[in-house]
Amino acid sequence: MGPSPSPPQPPPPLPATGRLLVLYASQTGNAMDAAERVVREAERGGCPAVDVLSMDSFDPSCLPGERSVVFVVSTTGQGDPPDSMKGFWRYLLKKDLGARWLEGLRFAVFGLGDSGYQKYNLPAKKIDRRLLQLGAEIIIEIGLGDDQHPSGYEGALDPWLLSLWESLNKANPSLLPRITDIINPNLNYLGDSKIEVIYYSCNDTPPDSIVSDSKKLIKRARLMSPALKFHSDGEPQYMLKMVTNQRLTKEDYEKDVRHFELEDPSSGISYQVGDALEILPSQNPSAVNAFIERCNLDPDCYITIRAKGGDEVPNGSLLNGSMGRIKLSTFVALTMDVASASPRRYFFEIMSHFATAEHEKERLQYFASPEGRDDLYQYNQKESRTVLEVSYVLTGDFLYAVLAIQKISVCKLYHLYDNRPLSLEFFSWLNREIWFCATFRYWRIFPRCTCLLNGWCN
Ligand SMILES: Cc1cc2nc3c(=O)[nH]c(=O)nc-3n(C[C@H](O)[C@H](O)[C@H](O)COP(=O)(O)O)c2cc1C
Repeated sequence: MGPSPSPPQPPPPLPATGRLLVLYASQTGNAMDAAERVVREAERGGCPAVDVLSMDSFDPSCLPGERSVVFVVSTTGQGDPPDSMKGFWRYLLKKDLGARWLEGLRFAVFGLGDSGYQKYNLPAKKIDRRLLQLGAEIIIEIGLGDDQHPSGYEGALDPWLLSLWESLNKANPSLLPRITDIINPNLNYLGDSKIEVIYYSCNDTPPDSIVSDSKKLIKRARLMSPALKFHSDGEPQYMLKMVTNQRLTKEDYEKDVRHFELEDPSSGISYQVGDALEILPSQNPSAVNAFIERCNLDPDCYITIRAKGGDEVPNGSLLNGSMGRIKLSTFVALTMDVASASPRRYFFEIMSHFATAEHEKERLQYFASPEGRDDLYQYNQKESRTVLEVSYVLTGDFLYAVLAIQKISVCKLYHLYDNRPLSLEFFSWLNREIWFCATFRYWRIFPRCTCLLNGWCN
């Protein structure tokens, strides 16, 4: 909608030789999660250099300089590639790229899709075919993750990854010197964290940490989130004013369907019917606070997140010194989906490290293992448990989560809290108004969690 946002700045190019590059294209976060798992396992296997990038952060003309690339690609719309793959895919289709353009490159593709759709995993199949046409050599057959599998896409990812590591190791044993650590992982070993979270007490907050401009606040939170830094543009393009919020269904009817009208006070917006509007809805503050308190933290305290070694995230941004502080509740509300999405499988693995009760540790390790995968999918995603809800099931103080927050890039344990796309229902000649309709659902979880949760769709 309107002028297209400038793409996130890619990190400086790394020397290609010897590294394993993982390129992903994700619409709602699953492919990113799968790509991060590829990286975690490669690191566990001792891979000397491994990098992960969203496809729109990688210059496709540099592809011939790579040696081993894993593509993780999801499907959206009716067999369409995710937005972040579109530019990359256009480049690969260029006619002047010859049949030897990618000679020397070895690749593997894992697709995420749903066999309930007619065009099942189409972008992954297309990229797999195109890379072959361009002279690249396949490491292993394409893997196809399917939402219809009893364990979701992970049902195919587990065996596919094992054969990927075996094939890579056969061709080049120095790439994975500790491959046995991948095949028989030691779940008691957590690995090194890449980021650290610094907490400041409420009395230790300089006045310049307090930002009242919502646009700046959103930008600050999203720039500080390690998982979002190359995923979105940070600052929203427009701040619209809500002029109508009208309930269309009767008060006593269970479905709360609402009509909204938004207005652009600056008249800078322009759109056409069929364009999509991305909205960043706010999370229920009581759910956010309940989650933080469950972690034994103070929602009003301030934090800074920085890469280990001192650089704040991302490097060289406006986030330095006290400017990089943000209220914990604001950070969680704007970056981590705690109240509507289910935690990642990795969340259970991390929690297992911090569980003190033996039976709980065992249960969490079982969920994180290939044997427990189907049960986890049933318990977690199929029953739509939220991060907050799971936090109440774990016994003790849920202090593990606090430790995990301090030790691990916490955002990767959860779904990102991100923009929701809406298609526009009405076109205003004035181009200043936007109308849309949404249905809301409200529910409570356990007696111990008294807050009302909500979700919505349009
Ligand atoms: C709106 C929407 C459209 C989808 N369309 C397709 C499709 O055409 N073909 C397919 O195989 N999967 C389709 N899927 C399934 C997704 O590819 C699958 O859920 C995947 O795990 C999403 O990964 P992501 O979160 O990385 O985008 C669709 C999912 C959604 C939500």
